[in-house]
Amino acid sequence: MATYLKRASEGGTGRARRDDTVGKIVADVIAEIRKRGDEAVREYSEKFDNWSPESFRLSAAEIERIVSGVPAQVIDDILAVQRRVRTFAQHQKESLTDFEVETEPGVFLGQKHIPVGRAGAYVPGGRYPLVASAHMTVVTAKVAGVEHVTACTPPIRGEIPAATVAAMHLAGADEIFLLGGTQAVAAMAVGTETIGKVDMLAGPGNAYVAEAKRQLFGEVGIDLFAGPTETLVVADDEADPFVVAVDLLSQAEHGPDSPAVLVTTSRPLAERVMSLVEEILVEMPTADFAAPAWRDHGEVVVTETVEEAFAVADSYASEHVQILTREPRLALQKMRNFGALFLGEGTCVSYGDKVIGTNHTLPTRGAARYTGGLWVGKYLKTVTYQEVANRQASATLGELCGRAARIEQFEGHARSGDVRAWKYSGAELPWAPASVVR
Ligand SMILES: NC(=O)c1ccc[n+]([C@@H]2O[C@H](COP(=O)([O-])OP(=O)(O)OC[C@H]3O[C@@H](n4cnc5c(N)ncnc54)[C@H](O)[C@@H]3O)[C@@H](O)[C@H]2O)c1
Ligand SMILES: N[C@H](CO)Cc1c[nH]c[nH+]1
Ligand SMILES: [Zn+2]
Repeated sequence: MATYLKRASEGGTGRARRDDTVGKIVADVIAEIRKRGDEAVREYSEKFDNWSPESFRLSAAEIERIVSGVPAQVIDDILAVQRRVRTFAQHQKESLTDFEVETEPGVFLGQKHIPVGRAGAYVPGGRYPLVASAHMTVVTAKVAGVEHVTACTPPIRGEIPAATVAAMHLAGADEIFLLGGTQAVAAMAVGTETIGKVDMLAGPGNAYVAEAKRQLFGEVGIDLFAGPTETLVVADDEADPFVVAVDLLSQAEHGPDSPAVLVTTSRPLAERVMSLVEEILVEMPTADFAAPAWRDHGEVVVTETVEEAFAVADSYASEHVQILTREPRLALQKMRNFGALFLGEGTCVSYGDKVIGTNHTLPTRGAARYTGGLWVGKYLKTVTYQEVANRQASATLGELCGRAARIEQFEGHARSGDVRAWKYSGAELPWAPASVVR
């Protein structure tokens, strides 16, 4: 039986929550941008970000000037990470197979992957510059073969996030706009006079960004619901409580709405982690976010066995699940619901976030029950095609189609089959108009 040593505060679940006021604000912004285009984009950028430059779009010269001001070490590190992200994405792409099969003589069925034409890459950055999100969204789109990538990121307290702009540019973004939140997402989705409409939107963001993508889904494609960060650690009695505490807080620092959950088989470890968290928070520079996140959304659960710990972890369907147990790879067999798994003490969520090469845009708020994170496949449409190059095969299919369609009273569909059976094998065509030569 699982015992909770700490629960999220009232209404909390250890998962990021949906806030209805966010839904209303987002719906209003989308409606206004739909109606008034660029004028409304500018109004909301002024209102939410106090940002109203002459143009939101950076020219080639501005990009060059901004990138040239970024320290050489930062550029080298951006390139080093982008190489890793690109390598992993290329492997993912190779795992997708186009194929064509002859299922019966003369009947050819095929599958192929076509990249979307225009993608919008949202790179978050209201509170801090999420440089790494540029690699995750733009590099991945380009590996998928997307022709045009529009990248948007907000200013940070009125400043241009130079390293993020450099990362977007080096990743291959075709256009860069300094624009954030719902106004960026809505402008890319519906199109304005200056911001071209995209076919799909990708990238993580805060509750406003995630909600805007959710509301616009259908009109544009979206990668997934990737909202406020969540993390969960599964630990046994051999785990190092200091590492557990540090790793929980690494993700709680994203914002006061970022849950961090510990599921452990060891009560002494749980108690030690809880006291270490409090100690670390005293001097943590980002405690203004991490402390309320831990207080309001943190949970600590003690289970009797590791299997039970995996089952409890599965029920959260957390964005990140870190396994600090004797046999971390057991989680690969036992767990179903997670955005990404981090196996053993040698790695951590921060490696996934910043450097290792897997994509950090991951499902939140339970979306890990039905999807994984952003990857090349999200930018690709898996389409099928067919050809019947054998008249007899078409006639046989035509007869079957005629009967199958009439079960459902689809006379028009049935006739498409009838006409082939008639044309290719001389079947009767009682409904044919008199003007057709029989
Ligand atoms: N799930 C994932 O894969 C993943 C990955 C990285 C980051 N994240 C999340 O991204 C988020 C980044 O958040 P952020 O805020 O720094 O940047 P952001 O770019 O997501 O959002 C900033 C924008 O939010 C809008 N905004 C802020 N307050 C508003 C208000 N009251 N009303 C309307 N609009 C408002 C502003 O327009 C601003 O430009 C964090 O929550 C983090 O956890 C998630
Ligand atoms: N943990 C975030 C995903 O929820 C990704 C990230 C980028 N930088 C820091 N963190
Ligand atoms: Zn993070």
